[in-house]
Amino acid sequence: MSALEHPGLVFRSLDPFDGDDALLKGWYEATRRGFHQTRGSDDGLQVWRDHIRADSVTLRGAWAESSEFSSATIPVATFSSWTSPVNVGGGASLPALLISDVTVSPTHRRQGLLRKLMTVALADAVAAGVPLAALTVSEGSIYGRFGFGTATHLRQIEVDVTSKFRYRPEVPVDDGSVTLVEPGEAWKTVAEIYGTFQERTRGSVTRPQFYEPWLSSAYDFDGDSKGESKQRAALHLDASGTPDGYAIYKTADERNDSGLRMARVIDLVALTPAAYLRLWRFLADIDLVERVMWRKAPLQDPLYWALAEPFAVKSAELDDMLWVRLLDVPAALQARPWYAAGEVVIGVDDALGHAAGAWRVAVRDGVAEVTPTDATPTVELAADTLGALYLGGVDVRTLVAAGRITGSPEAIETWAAMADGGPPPYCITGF
Ligand SMILES: CC(=O)SCCNC(=O)CCNC(=O)[C@H](O)C(C)(C)COP(=O)(O)OP(=O)(O)OC[C@H]1O[C@@H](n2cnc3c(N)ncnc32)[C@H](O)[C@@H]1OP(=O)(O)O
Repeated sequence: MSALEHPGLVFRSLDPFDGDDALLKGWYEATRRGFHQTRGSDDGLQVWRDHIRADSVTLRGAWAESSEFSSATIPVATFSSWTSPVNVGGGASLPALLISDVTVSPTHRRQGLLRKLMTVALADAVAAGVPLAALTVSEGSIYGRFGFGTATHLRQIEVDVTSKFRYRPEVPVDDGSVTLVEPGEAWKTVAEIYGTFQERTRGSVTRPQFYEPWLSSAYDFDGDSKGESKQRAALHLDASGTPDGYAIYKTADERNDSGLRMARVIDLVALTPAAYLRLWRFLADIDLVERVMWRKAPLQDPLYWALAEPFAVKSAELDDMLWVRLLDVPAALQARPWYAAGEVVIGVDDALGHAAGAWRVAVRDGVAEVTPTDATPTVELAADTLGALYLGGVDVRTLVAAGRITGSPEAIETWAAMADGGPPPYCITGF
């Protein structure tokens, strides 16, 4: 049986522009069903169409061959992907296959449909010369077997913004200002600020088109209707009046588990530390709000260190964010930054083959040269562990301690000195 064959099913790829309309609508419905959402509205369908067209999304699916007792249009499996830049550190970006909307109907689960769709999508990306793949996950146990490792994390925080919220005396007073703008009017500025953040931030992903209807409040993704009415937008302007940060947040009807009145940050990007702390000052200054919740705070958060009472920041949860998989080991490793000169032969175990083999990694002046070799590896790891290491979100010693990297002590020491360093990766873009 070839890669995309399964008894009783037909596999298709749908063209976002010219695909059969009923099948496109059915594909969209399958994802809504798979993620336990309501049936989709026409407005939601249009928003999705705009995204798949703007981002040139490949839509794969498997439909029942006979529709006598099953849907002719709603597939039993869906898988979407598109190619977009990921910042890999040191000012470099690489194209990555971004994978989303993976669903398999309960009637066909654990029959290998995800495996088939994933295998074909990754092989196509390799054939097209795409060096990385990335996704965000619903469960942590699914994608390691396909070579994906957890490469970036986020912290969920809840901040006490009552009288506890005070900056330490040495925190400089911001000479910029904050202004409230309607989200639709703020969108162009928001997109520009995010674009700069994306260029500067290791681990950040270029946003798909659906961030526009979401953050501009044109469409309510939770309510599946036109016009999100609760979101507010604040821009930070530097001393010269140039926007360099924003916060998009909600206050209406928001309460935390203890019933305290809450603001929920939807998206917050600041290009300078001053803008970051000033936007937090602004959020803390919203009257009738006792707590501010944000799911996407950085692991190393200046807010905690700037507060006179750092315990005003409660970290509820550490969340995984971006999972990364190397498809072209030399291209991927040569693009990222390195932190010490040295040479190591790594052996990568990859069931799908794309990263498998022995690779000589030689670093000079912060740049790696990576070549396949017949030499015996002195450091061994699996493809998902290489993915986890790739953006610097975890260090070599931690993965050695976890039993996921083995090798001679000297080679591991050299590999750690070469690989570990630089700013922690930070990705706030789900897809
Ligand atoms: C990028 C994203 O879209 S993340 C969202 C993923 N989707 C969801 O969570 C929606 C609900 N879940 C589903 O639709 C399905 O259960 C899926 C897509 C997760 C899995 O689809 P299936 O077709 O059942 O997976 P498939 O049969 O190909 O399994 C492939 C391998 O993954 C394993 N696997 C599949 N699902 C899970 C799981 N939830 N937990 C652990 N292992 C899993 C299988 O055991 C199998 O292992 P093996 O081949 O090494 O023996």
